Amino acid sequence: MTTKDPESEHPSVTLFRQYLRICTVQPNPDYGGAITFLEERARQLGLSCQKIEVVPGFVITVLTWPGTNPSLPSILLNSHTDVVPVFKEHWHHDPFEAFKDSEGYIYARGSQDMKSVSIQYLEAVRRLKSEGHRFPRTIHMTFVPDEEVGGHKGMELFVKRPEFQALRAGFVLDEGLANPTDAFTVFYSERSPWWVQVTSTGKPGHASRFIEDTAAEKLAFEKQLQRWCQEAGEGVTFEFAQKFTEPRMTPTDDSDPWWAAFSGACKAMNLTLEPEIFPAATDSRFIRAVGIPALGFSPMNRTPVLLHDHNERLHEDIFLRGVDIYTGLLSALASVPTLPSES
Ligand code: MET
Ligand SMILES: [Zn+2]
Ligand SMILES: [Zn+2]
Repeated sequence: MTTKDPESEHPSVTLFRQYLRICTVQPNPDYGGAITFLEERARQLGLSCQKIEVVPGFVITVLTWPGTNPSLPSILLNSHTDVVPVFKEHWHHDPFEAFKDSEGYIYARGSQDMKSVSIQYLEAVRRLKSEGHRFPRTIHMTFVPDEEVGGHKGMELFVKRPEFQALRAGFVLDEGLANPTDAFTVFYSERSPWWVQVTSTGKPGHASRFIEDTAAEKLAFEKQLQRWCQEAGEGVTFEFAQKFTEPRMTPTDDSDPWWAAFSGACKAMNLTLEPEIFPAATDSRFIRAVGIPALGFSPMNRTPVLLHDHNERLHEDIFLRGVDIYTGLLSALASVPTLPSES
């Protein structure tokens, strides 16, 4: 349903645009604004709302819809609340106004990465609840800070907290990427980020170019860095700003009950899935590293990949279709019967 008349705009789209207007842009995100918005959603939906401060000023907000069998591990829907900076001069519209053009494209920082997904989760739960559904498994929605700068004050700490253990997550959905074709991409693993800061003191010299050697083992790469710094002489050091060493893969074979539920629900909705390894890094790496299967999925087909780009935008019809898709996915995932490993 494309709505050109603002008065007839779908309420889920209106809510999405309201959330986009909260300026949670790095490096100084308005996290307070996002939390207030989420608390109001919890109130409207009749969901409990927990706030866990992992570092002063860095709060994880958790909205919970209890299942009929609370002894079963839960479904966790994760999204981050922060967004990356903008170069306003390259935008056709203010990136924090959530301008909608006459065709239905919503321009905003976070429209793909990943405020769309946050609102789709909330709206799918709202719809399922209002239709009177109940599912065996509890559904938690976590809204986390700090993802765009590495997650060190967000998910990385949260997975180590007792409050995270208490959620008893059995399966997690997190962010993916748009796909320009008719298909939807789903991510079952990701690259391990290694961010290196090299400090060279002394007389200024010429910068070295990074040599790309994809065949290199990670350990070999670290030794190479050490050698380069040694060869460069006294006073040259390097430090990892980010070094992830525990990559994991979430199973994507039909014998896995979570994959069977996820892919089965997609098939029932006639969606074509393309499983891939995420080309960057998301908070899913912390979740997989503590042994919980996670899939990265942002339901945006027929959409150019514009995360972190100028003029990031999403069509309202694609956004609304995403709400439908999550209603199907949540119904299936929250109904997965007790697994052998859970009994
Ligand atoms: C290594 S932290 C990842 C930050 C962000 N998700 C990116 O891929 O750019
Ligand atoms: Zn993201
Ligand atoms: Zn991002």
